[in-house]
Amino acid sequence: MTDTAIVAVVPAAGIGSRMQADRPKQYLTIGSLTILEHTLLKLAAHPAISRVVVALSPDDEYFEQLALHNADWLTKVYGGETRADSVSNALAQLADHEWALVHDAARPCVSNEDIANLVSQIDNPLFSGGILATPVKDTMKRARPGEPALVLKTESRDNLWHALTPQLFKAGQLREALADALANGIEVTDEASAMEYAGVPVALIDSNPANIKITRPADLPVAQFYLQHNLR
Ligand SMILES: Nc1ccn([C@@H]2O[C@H](COP(=O)(O)OP(=O)(O)OP(=O)(O)O)[C@@H](O)[C@H]2O)c(=O)n1
Ligand SMILES: C[C@](O)(CO)[C@H](O)COP(=O)(O)O
Repeated sequence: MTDTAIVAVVPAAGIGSRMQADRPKQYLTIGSLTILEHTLLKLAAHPAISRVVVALSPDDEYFEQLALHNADWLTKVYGGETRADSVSNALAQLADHEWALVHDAARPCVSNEDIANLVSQIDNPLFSGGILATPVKDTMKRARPGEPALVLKTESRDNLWHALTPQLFKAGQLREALADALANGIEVTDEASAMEYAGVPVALIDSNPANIKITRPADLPVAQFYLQHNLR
């Protein structure tokens, strides 16, 4: 296993509008911990990860109440208007040579095994970066614009994957790629989008679909099941 410096970068500055809760979704609790605590503690406990940088909203009024808020392994930065801005702000805390393992705060169910599998790719000299992902299982439909939603066409699901997180790239390369993509108006909904725009090969690492992104209310009981049954 590599002894290269790997720093977890956690964008946690969102408002969770799709969750329609009384607080940003990362501060909803599952069991005895908030979603953010589940995620940060899992990353901090992973032997491959040296430290964690978390991007918080400037308006965040919850983080300081968490027991881990002043942990010595944790660096806090302000997030930005978009997820990509939050990641870029956090990357300022990393040296170019360090590997950035970017992981959504909203994905607490990621398994240690999948993290280890992604990180182990660093030992391959041909590896330039990669993401946890899972092949699409359902038939995929493209809708016509407007309401009611009507099928425009069925998209081929051949070689179609769900991109998950963590996403692992050299911090210097990712910093440059994000700046370049954003400067050119490229839609960046994940780090891989920027690296693809930069022409960097991105490995798809097949991983457990239990690594859901908690987004809507129906996701909470599913995440609770996975976390409480330690399913991976
Ligand atoms: N400006 C932003 C927007 C999102 N995020 C983070 O990026 C992750 C994935 O984003 P998403 O699931 O879309 O979270 P929200 O943006 O909070 O959700 P919504 O789109 O429903 O408002 C989350 O951990 C969120 O906190 C962030 O750090 N900074
Ligand atoms: C990064 C991500 O989780 C990969 O699927 C996803 O793109 C985040 O999207 P969001 O709209 O910011 O939740």
